[in-house]
Amino acid sequence: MASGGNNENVTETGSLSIVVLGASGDLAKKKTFPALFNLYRQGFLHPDEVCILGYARTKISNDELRNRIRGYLPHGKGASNDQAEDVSKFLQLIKYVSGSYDSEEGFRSLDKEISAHELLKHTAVGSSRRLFYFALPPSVYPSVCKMIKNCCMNECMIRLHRGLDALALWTPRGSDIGADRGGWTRIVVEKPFGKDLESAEQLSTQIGELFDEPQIYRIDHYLGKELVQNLLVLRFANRFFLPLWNRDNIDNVQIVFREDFGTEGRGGYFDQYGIIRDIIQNHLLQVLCLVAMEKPVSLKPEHIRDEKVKVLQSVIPLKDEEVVLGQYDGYTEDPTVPDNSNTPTFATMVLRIHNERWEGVPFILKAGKALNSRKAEIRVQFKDVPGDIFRCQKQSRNEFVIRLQPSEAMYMKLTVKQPGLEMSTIQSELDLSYGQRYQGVPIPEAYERLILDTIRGDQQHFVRRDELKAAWEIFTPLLHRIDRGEVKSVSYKPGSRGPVEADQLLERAGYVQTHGYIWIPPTL
Ligand SMILES: NC(=O)C1=CN([C@@H]2O[C@H](COP(=O)(O)OP(=O)(O)OC[C@H]3O[C@@H](n4cnc5c(N)ncnc54)[C@H](OP(=O)(O)O)[C@@H]3O)[C@@H](O)[C@H]2O)C=CC1
Ligand SMILES: O=C1O[C@H](COP(=O)(O)O)[C@@H](O)[C@H](O)[C@H]1O
Repeated sequence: MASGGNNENVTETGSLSIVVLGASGDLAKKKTFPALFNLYRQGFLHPDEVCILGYARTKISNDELRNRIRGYLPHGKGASNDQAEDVSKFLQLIKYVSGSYDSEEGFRSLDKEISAHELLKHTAVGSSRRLFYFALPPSVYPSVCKMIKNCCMNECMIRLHRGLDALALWTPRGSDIGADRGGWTRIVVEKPFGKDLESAEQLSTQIGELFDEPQIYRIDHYLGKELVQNLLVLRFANRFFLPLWNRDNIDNVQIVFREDFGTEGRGGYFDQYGIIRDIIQNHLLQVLCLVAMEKPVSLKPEHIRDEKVKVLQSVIPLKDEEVVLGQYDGYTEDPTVPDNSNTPTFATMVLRIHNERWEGVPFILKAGKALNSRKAEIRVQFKDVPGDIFRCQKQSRNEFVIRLQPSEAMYMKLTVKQPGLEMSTIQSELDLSYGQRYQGVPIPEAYERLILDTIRGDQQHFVRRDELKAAWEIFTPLLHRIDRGEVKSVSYKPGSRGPVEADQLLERAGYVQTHGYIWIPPTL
């Protein structure tokens, strides 16, 4: 099979074709094309090498696709002339091919476009690079994989066009012959990857029959966020944390995702999945792995992913009394959502990791839509200090908070002496707010970084098949019970903190809220 692997020793040059499948859709216009634009603007996509092809069923012209995308690129009011020029040049790299997802005709046309580009760029045999980004509903993944495998792998067409040696003529599509010359075919697949353990495994098997694991990039955009990428550095490059990061010192860990808007136009999709499949099973669980895993042997993708899998396999089954589900009032008013839907738009649950480091430490995962704020953070709460000698005020607990978004920051909540003549204590913080500390340093978008990784062949920040399986194993029993209506969602008001039962669960799990203190991101 073709190499998708990490070509550490190969300087990759030559044509690069990036195909966005589902180019007419929401993700493509909002995230994929803007990420490609940013890469282009920073010089990671060279105009003399790259072509970008949109593919979908919708019948539109090249210009119609370009105009759809244009509005999502930074070229409006306030953009400089240079930026506007960049936008125009970038859009000219994009072409559109229309076709279905299950017939060869469209994919043959696609292959023709890619091959023409490769020919134009005088691509050396074996060095063409083809990246297929699935901005598509997962239901069509298997047929699309089959079509790519049958019609669009790198290598063969170029050889035929050039009438190269006899070997070339019988080289099967997807053969390994180009691997040592930097050529490859890779696919990037979006979440949700399956709906439960069985469907995910079935999908993995279907795709696995066509592509090798090094060719498959299961994207989870939370792994591309700056502070998520910082987690391993923080944990393993700082002496501070090494002795503290365990059950002896940490009382509980919260990983929280909050959105201050509802399902907004995506109700039909969301209702089939719910908040656990949409956010917790993937984004929050990935973050949990990085918080809880042991130090990997090295930064090689396989070493990191080996450690993540061990964490997932150590999670013990969820207990009903440690799960709270919610649905915001008005959710079912969306015409695409059934009136009697039990789909949770909010969930808080306690995961427990049965290993030497974490036995007894609750990992509280919380995610909700239509809440009172938008943020994502990791909150590590330490145990009480033994033997409190500061009688004047009850000690609050130390917390280490990593704010993923908005306003990336990490801060340590700690107790200090209140400045002044009295010996009293007060909560304060050591604060590393990125906006202040790294002024003028742009933080890349998650998708931008991850797409660059796929081009470079680095799978460190992508989900491996066994990781995915272990993740589904944790949630599938609960999800099936929710689907059967055996576990109910309680209602909560849009714009609130979510169900009060969730706060009660947090308290039962051991979280102690610090009253009268709130961290305010510093302003410049
Ligand atoms: N939108 C987002 O914010 C996020 C999306 N994702 C994931 O990315 C993928 C794409 O998402 P998104 O762009 O929102 O999806 P869309 O619903 O916009 O679908 C993308 C394109 O796929 C085609 N399509 C839609 N439904 C079907 C169908 N039933 N059968 C065949 N083709 C269909 C349509 O193109 P056409 O009809 O022209 O062929 C559509 O333009 C999904 O897996 C989603 O879960 C992940 C994270 C965030
Ligand atoms: O994957 C998804 O993520 C978004 C939230 O992403 P963020 O980077 O803005 O935090 C969420 O709105 C969407 O429902 C979900 O599918």
